[in-house]
Amino acid sequence: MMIDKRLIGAVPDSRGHVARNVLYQWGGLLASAATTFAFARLLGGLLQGVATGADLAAACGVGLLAMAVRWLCTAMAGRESFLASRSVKKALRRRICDKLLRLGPSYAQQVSTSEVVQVSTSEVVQVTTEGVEQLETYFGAYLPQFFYSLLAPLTLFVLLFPISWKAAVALLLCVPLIPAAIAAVQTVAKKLLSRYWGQYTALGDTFLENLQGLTTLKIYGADGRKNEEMDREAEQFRRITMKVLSMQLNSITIMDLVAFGGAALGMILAVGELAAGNLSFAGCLAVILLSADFFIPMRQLGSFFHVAMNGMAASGKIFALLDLPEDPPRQGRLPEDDYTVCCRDLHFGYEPGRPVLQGVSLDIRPGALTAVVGESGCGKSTLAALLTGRCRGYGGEVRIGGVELGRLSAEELARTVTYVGFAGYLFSGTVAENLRMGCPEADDAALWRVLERTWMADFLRGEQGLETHLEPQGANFSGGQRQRLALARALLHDTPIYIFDEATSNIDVESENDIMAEIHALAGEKTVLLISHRLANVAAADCICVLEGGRVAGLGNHLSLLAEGGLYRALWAGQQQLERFAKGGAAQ
Ligand SMILES: Nc1ncnc2c1ncn2[C@@H]1O[C@H](COP(=O)(O)OP(=O)(O)OP(=O)(O)O)[C@@H](O)[C@H]1O
Repeated sequence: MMIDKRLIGAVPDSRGHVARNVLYQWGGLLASAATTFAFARLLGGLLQGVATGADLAAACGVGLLAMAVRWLCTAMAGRESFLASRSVKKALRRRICDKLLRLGPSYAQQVSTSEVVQVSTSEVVQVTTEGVEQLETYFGAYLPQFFYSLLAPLTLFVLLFPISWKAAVALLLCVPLIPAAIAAVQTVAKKLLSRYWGQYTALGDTFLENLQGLTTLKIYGADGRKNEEMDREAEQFRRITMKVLSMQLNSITIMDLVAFGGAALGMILAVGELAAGNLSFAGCLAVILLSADFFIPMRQLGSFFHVAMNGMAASGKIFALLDLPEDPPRQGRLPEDDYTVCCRDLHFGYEPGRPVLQGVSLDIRPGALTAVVGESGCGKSTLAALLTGRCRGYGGEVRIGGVELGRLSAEELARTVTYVGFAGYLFSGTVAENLRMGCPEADDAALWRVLERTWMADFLRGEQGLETHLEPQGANFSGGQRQRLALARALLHDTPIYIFDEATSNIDVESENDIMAEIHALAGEKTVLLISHRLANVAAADCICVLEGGRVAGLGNHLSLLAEGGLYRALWAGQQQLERFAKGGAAQ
């Protein structure tokens, strides 16, 4: 019961700490028993008028020594408990992090689509932080207490048996009633705690999401509604928390009744023996003083039990995450000189029965600019996600330099492909720190070179140069400046393949033109895929792939596609009209 072999096996270091913790607690128990016997003997002697000064000195000596031993044992047990907690946190967090790294860039796809676990990405954060914290009690307090609560009554039984076997047997027989009460509660507790934990993480999810989207909620005046929804969720959580607490309190009351009832039974039996003249006063006193100790460890176990159960519920999520299937090691090596990307009959869907890409065939060649266009939702970003390894599990072929993409490890892919999305993430820190994420060994001159190429150098010279401070997500920079910096970082990364996915959407025209010019220049030396909804940006591309509903609806250059008619011409005509209209509006 409540001894999870897998959990213990997951932190092998903890076994030694738990064993030593039990040993120290046991040492403390022996010390208290020694004090009890010494003073019971002294009091017995005093009552009979046979106690001498030497008896008093001996009892005091034993008492003082036992106190010192007990203090030492308690301190050492506390230390072992701390060490066990520390090794648990370290080992489990390391295992979770390693697992996430092994899952690679497609980790988000895997955790959200797995059928066995339904762990959202923010739940992963909760499980890794608070879930592991909860397990700290399991290893630091519950496990040692579990073994100690078995050892302590047996030890006391052995000590009291020669004094009063009746009382000793009665006390020992009553002890298992406490775990029996715990087991009865456990069936209810397990379900309740799993619901409690589910609601707790769901509330955490909602809270985080609403906090992140607070600006949007304020803009649309939807914060009040969300607030009410969160209130409802919080109320549900409060209710289940109360249920858990009352279940815990009730079970504690039951355990107390068993513990005090059992101790009282032992005491009554001892007093009966004394009255019948079968037991000395000292013996009776020893039984009375030690009878509570039979139950205290088990009773203490009962209090840790609920926290440990909480940890066990969290461990379910942790193991579900650790059990996510991993791809076999990928050992494909790319040839040094061929970075052509070939897609053949590529199929992919996020959910079964809902295909997103349906037989896409496309070559993305080095030294030329290839563009993918199409209406919103046609699958452009999905294609980019597949090429960068963020989505796995496609049908058909994707080859880079003749090597199947599925054979490439996440590291190899990261060394080969750089992805620039519509909002490259900038971290709080300096410009130099952010840029060096692309190439840690780049010197200042190299940083300035890419900043020149992305037209950021002049602006930064007016600030603090490479030491200019960035707020989280680059909040103190304009959208255009953020994208230029993201592009500069991507250029520093210097990979043979680049994918730009709407890299210039939502920024000013000047920044858009500068970034587009750089992308076109880059296409002369690298393999570049440009995804853009704005056809004016791709008109000069060497090859344009038009996607429609996940299928290739046209392939060629701007002029040939216009001549062909079809979707491309319709999109082009629509956008030209809109741009003329916008210019006309601006001129008025
Ligand atoms: N993570 C996801 N889970 C489930 N479905 C998704 C996911 N991402 C995209 N889709 C679906 O896949 C389809 C293609 O989306 P995708 O983002 O590739 O389109 P897109 O052409 O890039 O659109 P846009 O131009 O608007 O960015 C859409 O129907 C979308 O709903």
